[in-house]
Amino acid sequence: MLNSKSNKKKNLTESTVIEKFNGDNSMKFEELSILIVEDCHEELKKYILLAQNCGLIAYGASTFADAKQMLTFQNFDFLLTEVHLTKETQGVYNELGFEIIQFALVNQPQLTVLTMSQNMDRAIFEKAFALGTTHFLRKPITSADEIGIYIKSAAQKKLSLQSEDTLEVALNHYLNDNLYKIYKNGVIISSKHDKFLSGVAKNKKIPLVLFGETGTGKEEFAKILHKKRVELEGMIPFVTVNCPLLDNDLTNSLLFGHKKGAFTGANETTNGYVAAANNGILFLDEVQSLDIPTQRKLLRVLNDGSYSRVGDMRIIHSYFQLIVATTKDLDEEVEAGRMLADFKYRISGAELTLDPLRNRLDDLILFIAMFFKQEAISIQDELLKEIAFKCRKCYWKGNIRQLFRTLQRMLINSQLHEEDLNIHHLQLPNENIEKAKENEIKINTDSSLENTQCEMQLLNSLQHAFQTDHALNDLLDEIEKQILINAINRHNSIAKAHTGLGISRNAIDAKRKKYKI
Ligand SMILES: Nc1ncnc2c1ncn2[C@@H]1O[C@H](COP(=O)(O)OP(=O)(O)OP(=O)(O)O)[C@@H](O)[C@H]1O
Repeated sequence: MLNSKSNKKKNLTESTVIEKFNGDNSMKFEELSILIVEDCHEELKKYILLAQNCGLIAYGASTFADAKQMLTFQNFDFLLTEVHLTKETQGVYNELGFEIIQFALVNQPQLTVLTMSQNMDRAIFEKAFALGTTHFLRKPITSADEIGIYIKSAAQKKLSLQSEDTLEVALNHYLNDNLYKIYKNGVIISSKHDKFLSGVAKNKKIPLVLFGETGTGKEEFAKILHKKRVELEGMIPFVTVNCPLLDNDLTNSLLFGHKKGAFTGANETTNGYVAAANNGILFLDEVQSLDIPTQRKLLRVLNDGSYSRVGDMRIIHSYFQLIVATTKDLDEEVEAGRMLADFKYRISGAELTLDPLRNRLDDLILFIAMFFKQEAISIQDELLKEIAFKCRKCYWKGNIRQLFRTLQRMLINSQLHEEDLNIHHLQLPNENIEKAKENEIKINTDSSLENTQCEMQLLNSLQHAFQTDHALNDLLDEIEKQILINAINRHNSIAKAHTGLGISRNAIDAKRKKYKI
């Protein structure tokens, strides 16, 4: 999945069916472009003209394949797609619009997506918003105003987000001076973390490891590091690799490229992600999912930049800054034999752990305010506070991503009921923070039971030592063993235990081996 815009070709191929209409450019949305996907030719033409009336530069695609091709070769500001498109080969209707949205947002994350359908079924509505749609249009669209209003609203949203200052002013009263930095795409980051990333941007040889639960913003942080490097050096590539999605058979070829003819179906020589990241950033998301042979191959390129394409003996080079993100404790991955110790050592560098949302409930109001700002919806302070208050009760397993989806659903509820937004439209995920805490306490109680047993054992050993003769080394070993077991139980993590005890990873590993812990 290449996110590097510089890799996008600007020219459309001859075979791509497109209809380009020049907008009159007199309105403020000039320069903004839209791709409209609709399989009925008549309707497509109508919508293109309506978009053109809004001053947009409009393109049309009438098939799934054309839409994908256009999204691959050209950047757009907006996408308006029908949900139900005829499948080219079988001639049946399918929810291909959703696939187009997914494809579009992977290739062009900056895109604003609008969806249209005759069917306002709740499931379709929700799915469209969950995938990233900002507006849903009910078909048939009969007047220019109807389409214009939505496109203008989306365009205004986009334009309002293009000013970092406006955002900062709007949210100022929720922010203490200089405690947070807000980026124009809505990403909120503490000034401390922002400075940390600025430091990493200046030291581009240092890898960055981002720890955190799902949805805490690891990918957003990686993108900020890229942005900071672009500010320092000009445009550089940013290549995201979603490691769990690497297909086993094709992993090598996707990462390192292949030579034409290297295997059946290798019709062209390809470069791969590693080459695409040259002089820029390679972001390995969920790095713990890489299998051992791939880790071994990556080790070499991480060591000295050298590697070979599949089916090619020649050594080529790529130099990039590595960012990895993970939800796991990498020491434990090494421990379990799922990660090579050398690989872990090689990818370690600057480290940042992103807190789960439940541990930063005071920031909720900031994220909620930002969400509505991005949606270009102004809500009363009172409602904002009510939402934040209610949200404090939730555990937020999916963190900021889940919070935003919940707020999106709140908007959908108000639209479905055709009511002004109010607190009753907010439906929290069914996970209560109190229950989750009870659970945590239960887990802690389990481990404290084990620790009580440890303490008893320790006291027994000491009593023995005072009452009878024993070899001193044996007694000290017994005491050390109990202390180690206690620390590992208490932290529920070997990495944290060795840090807590002030000894190295190697030292704790040696002692665990010795005492068979
Ligand atoms: N600091 C932030 N400010 C604003 N929005 C954020 C922030 N962090 C995360 N988000 C929102 O949450 C969504 C998920 O964030 P992101 O994909 O970066 O999380 P992640 O930790 O990489 O998750 P995963 O481990 O599942 O890949 C983002 O698309 C964004 O909408």
